[in-house]
Amino acid sequence: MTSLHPLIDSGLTVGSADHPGGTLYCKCASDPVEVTLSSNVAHNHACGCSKCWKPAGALFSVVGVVPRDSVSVTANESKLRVVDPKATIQRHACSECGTHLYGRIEVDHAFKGLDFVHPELSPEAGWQEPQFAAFVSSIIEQGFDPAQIGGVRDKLHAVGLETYDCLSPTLMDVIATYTAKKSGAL
Ligand SMILES: N[C@@H](CCC(=O)N[C@@H](CS)C(=O)NCC(=O)O)C(=O)O
Ligand SMILES: [Zn+2]
Ligand SMILES: [Zn+2]
Repeated sequence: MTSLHPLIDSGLTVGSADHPGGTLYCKCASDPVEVTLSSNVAHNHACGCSKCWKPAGALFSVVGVVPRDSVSVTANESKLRVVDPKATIQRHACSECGTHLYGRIEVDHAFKGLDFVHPELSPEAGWQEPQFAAFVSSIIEQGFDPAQIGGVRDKLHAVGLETYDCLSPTLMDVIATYTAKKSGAL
């Protein structure tokens, strides 16, 4: 079958709970953009949406969050551009190789203060392994054969990832709680 993602295809490698973070690099052979993270990722997951960066040939992105204060651009920041300034998540990508280095929310949102990053861009091992698969049906929007989606869900389940077509129940609860507090319902 087509690659879901290199970190998923042959089973997950469990990370270490006390992983201290590390450095992400874009794919440029020279002068790569470098982003240093001072913590592990949380809520790491596979995302099938059309907006999250995927490595070449993969159907899914693998993306997690870190506190925004843990993120610093440590080299070649001038190469970064925001992919879609209108999106909730401002994805900062390398203008030469297209790799997304970090996504940041600047508007009022339940996840404001957390940056979205792809731990595979770091050579260090030990990052939290993916916890679930989100926006699975979204791969169909990008041209994946709907008749084959059952096989994709089977493969995700086989490596231990629950599949959703939005975010996980935990993260949807966080969003709903934030919305209810804002409206006064809670
Ligand atoms: N089906 C849509 C889903 C897009 C979507 O809602 N993505 C989620 C998961 S990353 C999101 O939170 N997007 C906010 C954003 O992209 O700014 C697509 O594939 O484009
Ligand atoms: Zn680059
Ligand atoms: Zn996504």
